[in-house]
Amino acid sequence: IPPLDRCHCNKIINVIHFTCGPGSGKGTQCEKVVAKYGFTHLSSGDLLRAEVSSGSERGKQLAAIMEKGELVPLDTVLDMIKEAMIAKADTSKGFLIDGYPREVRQGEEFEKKIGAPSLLLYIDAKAETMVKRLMKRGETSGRTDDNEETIKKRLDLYYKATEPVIAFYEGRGIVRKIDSEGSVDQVFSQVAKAIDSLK
Ligand SMILES: Nc1ncnc2c1ncn2[C@@H]1O[C@H](COP(=O)(O)OP(=O)(O)OP(=O)(O)O)[C@@H](O)[C@H]1O
Ligand SMILES: Nc1nc2c(ncn2[C@H]2C[C@H](O)[C@@H](COP(=O)(O)OP(=O)(O)O)O2)c(=O)[nH]1
Ligand SMILES: [Mg+2]
Repeated sequence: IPPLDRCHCNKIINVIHFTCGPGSGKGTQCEKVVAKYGFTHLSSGDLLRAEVSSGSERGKQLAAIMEKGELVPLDTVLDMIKEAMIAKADTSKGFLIDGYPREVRQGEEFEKKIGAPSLLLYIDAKAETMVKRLMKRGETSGRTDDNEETIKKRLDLYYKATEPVIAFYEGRGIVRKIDSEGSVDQVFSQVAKAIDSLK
């Protein structure tokens, strides 16, 4: 992967990280953000699942990690995001990056290799709500990690590794906390307000 040169960096405006727990509704909200603002949506989980589906050797290694609900190596996911950003850098109005950073070190590396985010959206959901939604999604999602045991591990890891990311960016004043307990549209109106505050 070539380095993102200055020219690319200047064009990468509006990097929005979407960092919250599994099942909090990121994917659902991202679709609505794309429809309204035309940003490029990149989901680290979707990029990784695409690699798994390709049947590559790397995909097989990733599948084993994801099935257990653990984090894949930092460089693998950052390379995938960077590659996807470079492909869209000339035409994108902004990037909405869902599921990343998942640990403070990922955020630090992203800034070193790509740039600083302008906003971090955080949907605050109760553990009970997340579990309930994921169990329900598991009835039809076909995802190997939407089962009771792996959901528990994903939640534990979220509290241990990902919540500190929010505190890290709170120090910079770019975190917008969103309450998840309403309807999809109520959640979206808070998301839209946060994005509009960037203008
Ligand atoms: N930034 C990341 N760093 C490391 N591993 C990741 C990252 N993003 C995704 N993964 C891997 O992919 C799996 C699925 O991620 P994904 O973001 O799709 O699920 P999630 O956070 O549990 O939330 P949801 O499916 O509810 O959006 C994770 O459990 C992890 O193994
Ligand atoms: N009741 C309710 N359910 C919601 C809301 N947003 C998403 N959901 C549902 C849809 C999915 O089945 C499940 C998880 O949503 P998702 O968008 O896949 O979440 P995420 O795992 O990408 O964060 O919860 C929401 O705002 N309210
Ligand atoms: Mg998702």
